[in-house]
Amino acid sequence: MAKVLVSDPIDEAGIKILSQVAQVDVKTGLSPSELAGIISDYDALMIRSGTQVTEEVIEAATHLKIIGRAGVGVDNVNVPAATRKGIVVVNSPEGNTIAAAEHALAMMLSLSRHIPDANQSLKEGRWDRKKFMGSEVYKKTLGVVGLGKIGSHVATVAKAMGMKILAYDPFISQERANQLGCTLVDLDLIFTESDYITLHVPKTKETANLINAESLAKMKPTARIINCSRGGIIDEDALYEALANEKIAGAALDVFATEPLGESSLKSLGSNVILTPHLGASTAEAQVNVAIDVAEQIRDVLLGLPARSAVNIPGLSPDVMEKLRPYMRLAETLGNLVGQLAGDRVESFNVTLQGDLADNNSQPLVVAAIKGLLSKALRERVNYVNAAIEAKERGIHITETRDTTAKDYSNSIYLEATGTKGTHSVTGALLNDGEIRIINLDNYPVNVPPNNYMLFTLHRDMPGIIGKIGSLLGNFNVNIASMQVGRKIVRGDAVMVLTIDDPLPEGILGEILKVPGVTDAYTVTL
Ligand SMILES: NC(=O)C1=CN([C@@H]2O[C@H](COP(=O)(O)OP(=O)(O)OC[C@H]3O[C@@H](n4cnc5c(N)ncnc54)[C@H](O)[C@@H]3O)[C@@H](O)[C@H]2O)C=CC1
Ligand SMILES: O=C(O)CCC(=O)C(=O)O
Repeated sequence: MAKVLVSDPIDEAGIKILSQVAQVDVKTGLSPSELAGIISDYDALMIRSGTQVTEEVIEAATHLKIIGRAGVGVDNVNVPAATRKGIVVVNSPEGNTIAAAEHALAMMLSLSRHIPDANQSLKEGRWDRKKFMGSEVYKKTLGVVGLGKIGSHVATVAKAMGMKILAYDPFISQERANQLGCTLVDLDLIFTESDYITLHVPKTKETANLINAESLAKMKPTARIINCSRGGIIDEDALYEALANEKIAGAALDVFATEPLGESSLKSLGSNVILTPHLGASTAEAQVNVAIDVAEQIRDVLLGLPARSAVNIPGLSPDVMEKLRPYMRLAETLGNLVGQLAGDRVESFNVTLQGDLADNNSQPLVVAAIKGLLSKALRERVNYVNAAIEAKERGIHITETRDTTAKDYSNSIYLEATGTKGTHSVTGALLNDGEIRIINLDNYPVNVPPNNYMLFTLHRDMPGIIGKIGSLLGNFNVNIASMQVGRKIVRGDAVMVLTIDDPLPEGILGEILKVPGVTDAYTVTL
């Protein structure tokens, strides 16, 4: 039975789903080296933001197939290392959207009305109605940085409260911003015009320290900033300086450069700062959503099914995947075949998807073809997750072509590879019953099913040549299962494809090459 390690607190609903297909161990609070020490026992790992899945952990993960992040941000997972190792990383892109957006809105209102400090003061025995004079958000300007799922919900609710919304997101269309009633502006205008700024971007090279001494200096003295996205997007030292010197009016932070937040000058500030311990996703509803979403994906991957929200392979809906599945097998088989024909050190590989396969949903077929191409060299080390990266690391130049015109078959895949044995090509299609047919080889029309052992010859189409090759194989006790000749013109160049029952014995290729008229011969094992 498969084994799943759950290394952060996850709702019971997720554990129940995992238990249907695996033994589930819950061990929380592990350091990266403790995790690295036990991870080789597990097929799947389910985490929230508390676990750091470092390169060291991934190195040690000899059986791991999937890492499931019960939440959005995967910045606590070394995704490139997981990808290189062929480990799928999945998340729950929408399960906690509302929770995080509502937390940001709660932070904004709490800052405006000093709710945390007023509550504290009253509980300490005071009734201070003067000290906690607030300000309204109505008619104020909210600058939203990152107009994705969470940012959009914040903008929608803030708009309903009568706020004017400015937004900065270089990847969002004007049309989407208009739908949300936001004005798209550049970042400088967000800084100079906003009364409140709320951050909803992922942590990337571009967003690290996006809010720094320079940007803080541009803000109004009455501005308040809210960060419920990721720590490290605000330079905490610069923020402390700006707050302590009243350059801005307030800040509410749910996330920190280092978590848990240890010693920090921010803790010494007064009611102008609200700090929460990464609670954005901490609602009962969100935790059920993300636990179910991610546990279902782990269950599916352990059962050999695709994941719907993989961050390192294209995610596909189950019905699209159902349609593509037989073609994945076709693409992989053809990739394996053409890879062996082209020989070692493949430099270039072209994948042409023809007919209905030429639509945008068929990207996984390209990956499957690359996986097939590399399978001789990498065996089980190559999979759908790491195939493209392995090809890139080997310097193979991959090109993709899409051709909507159906040829003899409504859907077919053409592959061409160049390696130490020159340039070779193969085209394949599926019959109605799903059986694979090789329909073209090195531009010669053929019609053969692939077989474990295959022999190909290039020769002059002339009387007697097929008989000679047949007798040679007979002399070596090789049983021929099928034989096909493909030629473009009578007595011109031709290709012969033989499927045979056993591996070709040593020495026979040399004998075949001695047959007059044979120009090349090679074997393939699928
Ligand atoms: N505090 C918490 O507990 C939670 C935090 N989060 C964090 O919130 C953030 C946003 O999450 P979602 O809205 O679900 O993600 P999303 O992917 O839907 O939206 C992110 C938006 O940021 C934009 N963006 C990317 N780079 C940008 C840049 N350099 N400048 C401006 N915009 C940029 C993208 O175009 C996208 O529209 C993530 O970092 C996520 O990890 C999410 C859930 C809970
Ligand atoms: O797991 C959590 O509570 C944090 C959620 C979060 O930060 C995210 O989903 O990106």
